[in-house]
Amino acid sequence: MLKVENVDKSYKTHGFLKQHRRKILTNINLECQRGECLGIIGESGSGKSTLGRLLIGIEQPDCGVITIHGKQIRDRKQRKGHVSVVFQDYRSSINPFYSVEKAILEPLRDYKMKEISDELLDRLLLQVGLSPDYKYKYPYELSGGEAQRVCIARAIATEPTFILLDEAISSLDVSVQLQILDLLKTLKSEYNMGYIFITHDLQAAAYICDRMMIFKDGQVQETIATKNLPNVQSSYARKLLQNLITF
Ligand SMILES: Nc1ncnc2c1ncn2[C@@H]1O[C@H](COP(=O)(O)OP(=O)(O)OP(=O)(O)O)[C@@H](O)[C@H]1O
Repeated sequence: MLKVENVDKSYKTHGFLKQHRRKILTNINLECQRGECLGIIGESGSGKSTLGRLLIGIEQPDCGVITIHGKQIRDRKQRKGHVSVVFQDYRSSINPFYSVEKAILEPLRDYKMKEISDELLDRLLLQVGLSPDYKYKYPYELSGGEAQRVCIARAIATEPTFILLDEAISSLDVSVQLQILDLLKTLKSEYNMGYIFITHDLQAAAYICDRMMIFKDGQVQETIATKNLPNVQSSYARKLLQNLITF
């Protein structure tokens, strides 16, 4: 289980005469189980990606604790192999000088896996809907949807227990978005992974998430099961809902 308890985060800002700290996240609490997709929904600047960076341990909270299976996520050894991430910007996520093969196998380089076989690579490619021939391609030869599939293959290569998906479909066109959402759903059940799905797109969240955390100004307004979405209580969540068109 991924667990966040009483987390605050602020950043330094440089004022005219002195430094201040600007609070970005206030008293965040959440839990996500394996096999579950938890959406973090909120408008631009509300702190979603900041929370995402804390969840994968690349930044630390000012206070509070983030654990995975009871172990502190800030400890690299504890999170290694457990948490992967797929970002919005699939193009800059892949080193342009890396072949698809090298990009997908990159997270496995720490593992003593001389035995990383062509078979594993081909399986990963097939699982994300790409033919094994793609391993010889370079990022500039891929469409946006194909590049994001490569990023997803890289994310699942270590068989993580959780994947952070930070606006992972936002740069794709609508039909490709739906294909990627369906792919993510399939992989989630195959690998029994948990997803944290960060988005400002309530429609996409309603399609893939089991629960949603509605986020505003760095604070949780409400957490609700997707099936109960019509019963949201907070006025902000109600406003968001007015824009929802069911798939
Ligand atoms: N490293 C940083 N130093 C200072 N301020 C930061 C830093 N990272 C983020 N911020 C500020 O924190 C606020 C929240 O940013 P964040 O990217 O987390 O929001 P978001 O909800 O993910 O927005 P978007 O949907 O546009 O990506 C913004 O005002 C941003 O300028």
